[in-house]
Amino acid sequence: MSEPQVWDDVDEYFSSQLSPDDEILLAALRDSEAAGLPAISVTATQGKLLQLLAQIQGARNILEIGTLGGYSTIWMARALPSDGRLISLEYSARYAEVASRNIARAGLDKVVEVRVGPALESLPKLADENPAPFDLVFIDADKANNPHYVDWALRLTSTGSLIVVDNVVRGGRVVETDSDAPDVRGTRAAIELIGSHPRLSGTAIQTVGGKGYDGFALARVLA
Ligand SMILES: C[S@@+](CC[C@H](N)C(=O)[O-])C[C@H]1O[C@@H](n2cnc3c(N)ncnc32)[C@H](O)[C@@H]1O
Repeated sequence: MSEPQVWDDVDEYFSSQLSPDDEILLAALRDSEAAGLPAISVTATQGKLLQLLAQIQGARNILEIGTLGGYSTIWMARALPSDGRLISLEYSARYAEVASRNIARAGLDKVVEVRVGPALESLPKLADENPAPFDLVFIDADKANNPHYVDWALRLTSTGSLIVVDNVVRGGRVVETDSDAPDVRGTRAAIELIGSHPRLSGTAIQTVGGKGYDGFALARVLA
């Protein structure tokens, strides 16, 4: 058995025991695939981790940057109380439509709002609305803009909020100091911002299996 197969099997074992997809989540993945969306959602184990983090935060307000078909959105929104709110920002109107259908089927359309457009245009508009601080921000869009997203997340959160950045390993390329790839540069800049910012305390965890080598950065907002 090759190593990658072992890690896929381990991920499959954990998700089958701890975070099995139900019919709603499976349908979200199925309909996303049928609509031609790329298969780049978080895995079920990662979705469950996001849900647990939202619960640990006692989250009432969640911001997601990068909706795709709404798979991670559903995992997180299920942690919200009935009067909670999740705003998810998505560049593609077509993806947002697929996501909205998946979210409605999950019975979450009262708490989830998908906003279409480049996140760097949606975020200032959102800030102008003076929303309640977000308890959890999940950043999972174009990686080149990760430092800008962390910066916006800081403006839209308060002490004790949690910021999660997905895909920080980049298949190991995150350690390539001289890379000029925008995703690597953006990810490194976000990690370095988290590491150096006086109001952030962060770490990163590497993940393997399901979708290959990857990882999350997590940062708690300090006073
Ligand atoms: C990795 S996918 C999100 C996966 C989703 N969070 C999940 O796990 O189910 C990244 C998404 O970010 C969107 N995206 C890319 N650039 C964006 C931008 N500038 N503003 C908003 N969304 C963007 C893409 O269209 C894509 O749907």
